Amino acid sequence: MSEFGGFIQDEVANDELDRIEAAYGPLAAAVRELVDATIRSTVPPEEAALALAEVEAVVKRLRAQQMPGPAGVRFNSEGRAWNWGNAVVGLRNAIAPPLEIVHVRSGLAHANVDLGAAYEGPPGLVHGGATALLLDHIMGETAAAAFTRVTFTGTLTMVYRRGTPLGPLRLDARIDREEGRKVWVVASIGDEEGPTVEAEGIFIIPRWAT
Ligand SMILES: CCCCCCCCCCCC(=O)SCCNC(=O)CCNC(=O)[C@H](O)C(C)(C)COP(=O)(O)OP(=O)(O)OC[C@H]1O[C@@H](n2cnc3c(N)ncnc32)[C@H](O)[C@@H]1OP(=O)(O)O
Repeated sequence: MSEFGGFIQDEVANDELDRIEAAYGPLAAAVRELVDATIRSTVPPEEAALALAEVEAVVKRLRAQQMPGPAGVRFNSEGRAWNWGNAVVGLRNAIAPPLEIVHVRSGLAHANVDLGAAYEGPPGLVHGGATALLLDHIMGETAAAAFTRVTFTGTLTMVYRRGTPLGPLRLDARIDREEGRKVWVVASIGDEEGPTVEAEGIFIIPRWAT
């Protein structure tokens, strides 16, 4: 294994990655269900205590073999990249919705997502930090121009026009302009009635990546 600016070259073959993803993807999806079930359960405390013992047993099983730190962003020489732990798109991260981003072309992307009880801020509405998180990520991927370059968020501005309801939502992002190592991206998240949050960000191609 070797590392470039935190990106790890890891020669796991594609068919092995498929096998791992086929097992861990559904596991993460089940943990997402667990999160939602924990928030919304109305079973008596005695029943919750039994569930706790079962969850602790599962944690113990998974802790039997662990990587030393976070999952990182990895790639192999077969041209595949994976970032299973990413907070927004990570296949193995139950905290991630996960967002499935469609890159229509370089610099233009959208995504549909359904946010449930785990993303609540004000009653019935998505937490403002959660909308910012999702927007930051889709904007970052958009700035990266179909993964041909590395970009980091420099400045992010959010305008919250109205509350974002929990439920089905759509995100849109596009590159507005570029100047040297700076890429301006505009984006929004919203429901069927239109945008609820609009964002503008300056994404920087770091000096070390040029
Ligand atoms: C499967 C694979 C998936 C991989 C894809 C994953 C996508 C992830 C998407 C999520 C995005 C994130 O959350 S990224 C994580 C959050 N962001 C960070 O942690 C960034 C922390 N900050 C930094 O690392 C650094 O400060 C940088 C990279 C932003 C800039 O450092 P630098 O490269 O040394 O920049 P520097 O030479 O000083 O400046 C270059 C130009 O940018 C301007 N500039 C510098 N900083 C800023 C700034 N914060 N806001 C605005 N503009 C700035 C300067 O004025 C200058 O303009 P001029 O003089 O040229 O006009």
